[in-house]
Amino acid sequence: MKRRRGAAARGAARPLLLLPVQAALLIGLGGLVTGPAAHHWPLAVEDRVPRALAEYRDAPVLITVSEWLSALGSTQVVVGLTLAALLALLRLPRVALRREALFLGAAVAAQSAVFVLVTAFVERPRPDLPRLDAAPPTSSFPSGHVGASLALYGGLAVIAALRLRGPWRPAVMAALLLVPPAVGLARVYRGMHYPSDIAGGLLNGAATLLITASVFLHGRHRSTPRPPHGPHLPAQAATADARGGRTELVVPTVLVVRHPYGCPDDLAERLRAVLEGHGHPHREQRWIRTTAERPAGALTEELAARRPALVVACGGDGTLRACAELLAGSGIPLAVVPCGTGNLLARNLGLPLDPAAALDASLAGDSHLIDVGRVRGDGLAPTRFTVMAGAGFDAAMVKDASPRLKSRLGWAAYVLSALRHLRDPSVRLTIRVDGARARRRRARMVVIGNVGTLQGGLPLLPGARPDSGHLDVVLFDPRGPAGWLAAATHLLSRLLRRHPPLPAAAARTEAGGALEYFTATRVDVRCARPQPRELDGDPVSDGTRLTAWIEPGALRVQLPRTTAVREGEEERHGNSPTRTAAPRRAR
Ligand SMILES: Nc1ncnc2c1ncn2[C@@H]1O[C@H](COP(=O)(O)OP(=O)(O)OP(=O)(O)O)[C@@H](O)[C@H]1O
Repeated sequence: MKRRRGAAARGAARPLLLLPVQAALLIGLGGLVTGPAAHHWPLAVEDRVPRALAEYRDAPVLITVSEWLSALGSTQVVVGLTLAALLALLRLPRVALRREALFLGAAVAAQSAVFVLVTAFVERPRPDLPRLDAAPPTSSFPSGHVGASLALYGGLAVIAALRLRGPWRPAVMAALLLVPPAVGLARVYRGMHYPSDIAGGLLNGAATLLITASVFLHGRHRSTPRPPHGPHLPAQAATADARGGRTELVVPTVLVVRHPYGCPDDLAERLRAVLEGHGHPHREQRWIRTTAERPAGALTEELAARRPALVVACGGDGTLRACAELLAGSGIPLAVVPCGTGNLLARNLGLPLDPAAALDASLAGDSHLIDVGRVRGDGLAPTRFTVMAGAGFDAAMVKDASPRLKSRLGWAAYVLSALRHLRDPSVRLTIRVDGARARRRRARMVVIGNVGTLQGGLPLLPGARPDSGHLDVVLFDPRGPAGWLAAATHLLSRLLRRHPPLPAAAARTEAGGALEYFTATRVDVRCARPQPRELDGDPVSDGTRLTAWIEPGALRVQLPRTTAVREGEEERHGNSPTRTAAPRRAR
């Protein structure tokens, strides 16, 4: 496996061999510009341009503006901004931005290496007129300022094109792409370069961007990623189909993760047929079974071997969580097939609850980016969740729901279990929201949600949406029968009257204090004594701490044309101006 990955990495890095070719071409061009072509049009007359621009040096504002623009391409600014951008890209809570950081760092470094090499061979004097900057000892051809600024600002524009959504994207890209030509103009104005030097710098920057993007970004952002075809297939990724004497290489493009109890053989057959109906023939499907120890089966190994066009998860929220853990940040779309007891993610995404219908509708729809929560705590390594993380009453209920009753009664088994825990005592805790001061509270349960609706449409977290960019938190502390009644009445009235989603707010209480809500991008809960804890309906070890944070838009899911996410989009554009995060429709 390691050898295969090493070979794949070497293959992907092969375009870097073009960098010496790029340097050789630029040296050749430099020789042409300073040699045979120097006395021919347009090079023979291009010194008129800096001379003409120099006529306008009596305007102090132009001198200042050109100085600022020129500084944008200077070594100090380019190095400083590149380091700052790398830091930001690496610290953003999406693992996939590491590739973008590698791309940007490599583009700036490679451009500068090629530039240094070229200027060691090419010697072109600067324009013969008074200059506004001290002339560096390097050749006038090509412009280092322009090459460096195209590598940096052009690289950032590429990242913006891949990562930004909404109306800002073209504006940000245009602003970034305008910088290198503006730097070029400033350099000519200041008497530092001829126009052909600027063209050389642009060529150097553009070629470096093309090469580094093909190494570091290729294949990461296609809307329907395809596995590799042809003779470069890793041997193990291909299976031979020797029908009719022909040997044909076949790569599974769809990985189907199946919980064998939630998705038994007859249902698997129906799902297979749905996939075939959507253009994924049997031979392109690879089915993986989950086990108690490996809730995503061999998905890790399969993803390491090849990049599928789609992953289909057939199971409950636990199976989905295990798949989301591996797919977050990858851009690979996940189709959610509800085959569990609670199926809360499917419910909250507005999917049909019949597994075959959900798969059919999802495959006919589009892919969208949704948020994923991440949580850690004492005895709990950082883990992603798509629905909710909780401690206290809900976790005790999940923990004690008998598997036998679950298989017989479905989610009613959770209700029976809940009744047993109604009298569980509350716990003292502190909650810290987005780094603010810790607040002391008592609660029977704390739930941190990426989505907020429970079985039967009960809106536990009425403001939660899977693409809001934040987590919604509720502390549940009904005091006595009156408190329970107030809480139940409040939730039921929300359910029956279908209130519009609540605006994001730092904190608010409802039902006489029985429910306290927060929104946060990061929340830290510490309980005075160990509590049962759960993630997406699966019990995890008891403990005192839960620290959760949001990974906005980290998971690409395949959704039907009309879903909770799409409806929210309409709502936001219509009568719900309070929301801020736009649903991210994947391209
Ligand atoms: N083959 C298997 N045998 C026994 N347990 C399994 C197997 N595969 C997965 N599991 C366990 O099942 C759990 C995940 O179940 P999942 O959440 O998908 O279904 P569920 O519990 O019926 O649904 P829900 O979470 O909606 O109630 C994981 O804890 C995993 O360890």
